Amino acid sequence: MSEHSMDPASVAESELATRRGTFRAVAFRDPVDDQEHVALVFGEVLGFEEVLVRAHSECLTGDAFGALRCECGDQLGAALDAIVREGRGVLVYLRGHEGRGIGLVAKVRTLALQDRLGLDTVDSATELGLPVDVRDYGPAARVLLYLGVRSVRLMSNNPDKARALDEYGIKVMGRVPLLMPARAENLAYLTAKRDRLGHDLPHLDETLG
Ligand SMILES: Nc1nc2c(ncn2[C@@H]2O[C@H](COP(=O)(O)OP(=O)(O)OP(=O)(O)O)[C@@H](O)[C@H]2O)c(=O)[nH]1
Repeated sequence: MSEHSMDPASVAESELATRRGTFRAVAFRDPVDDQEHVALVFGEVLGFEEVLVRAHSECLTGDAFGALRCECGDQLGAALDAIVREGRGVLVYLRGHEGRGIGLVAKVRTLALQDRLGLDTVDSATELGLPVDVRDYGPAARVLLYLGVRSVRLMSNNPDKARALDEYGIKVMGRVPLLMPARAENLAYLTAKRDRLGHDLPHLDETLG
């Protein structure tokens, strides 16, 4: 076992029947960030190439409560649907990524500032002296390698995410767009992601020109 590979003693697995189908839930404590994460595995993935994968950053407000100001909740559902349609794939749900790594309280502070001062998702963090993105994709890479997945098609609009996984030894053979329809409530968020964070969101061009 290399210094940063997963220790089987920190992993627990069970079947998880969901309304979409039955996944294998692989919960693990990452040896580096010491956080608990989970990989939802659908179908056989061990040794397969170009497995359909989503590395999903925790967003309690969007994922659990259906908040509309970001598209996180819609992306979570769409990624799981795509994996089930494909018949195989992995969704890694990354804890500690809340607010792009600043945490829930700080994220909610940025949301309040966006509402109060009209700042976007980037400037609201900077205004508070917080980093814009401090996510580490090491835990996603480590659990994928543990599952025997070395090459993936990554469902993401974020080129940095693909590069980060690649640097951790996961071959990203392609990026699969995960484009959610823009809504009035998330238009500002999506626009800032396109214009300031370099996300590929071509469908916005039709909406925004
Ligand atoms: N700091 C901050 N974080 C936010 C805000 N809205 C959503 N988030 C967090 O952003 C993270 C998701 O990152 P995004 O930038 O939306 O998208 P991404 O994961 O980089 O890219 P995709 O793979 O295409 O989804 C989640 O952890 C959310 O909690 C916000 O206004 N401020």
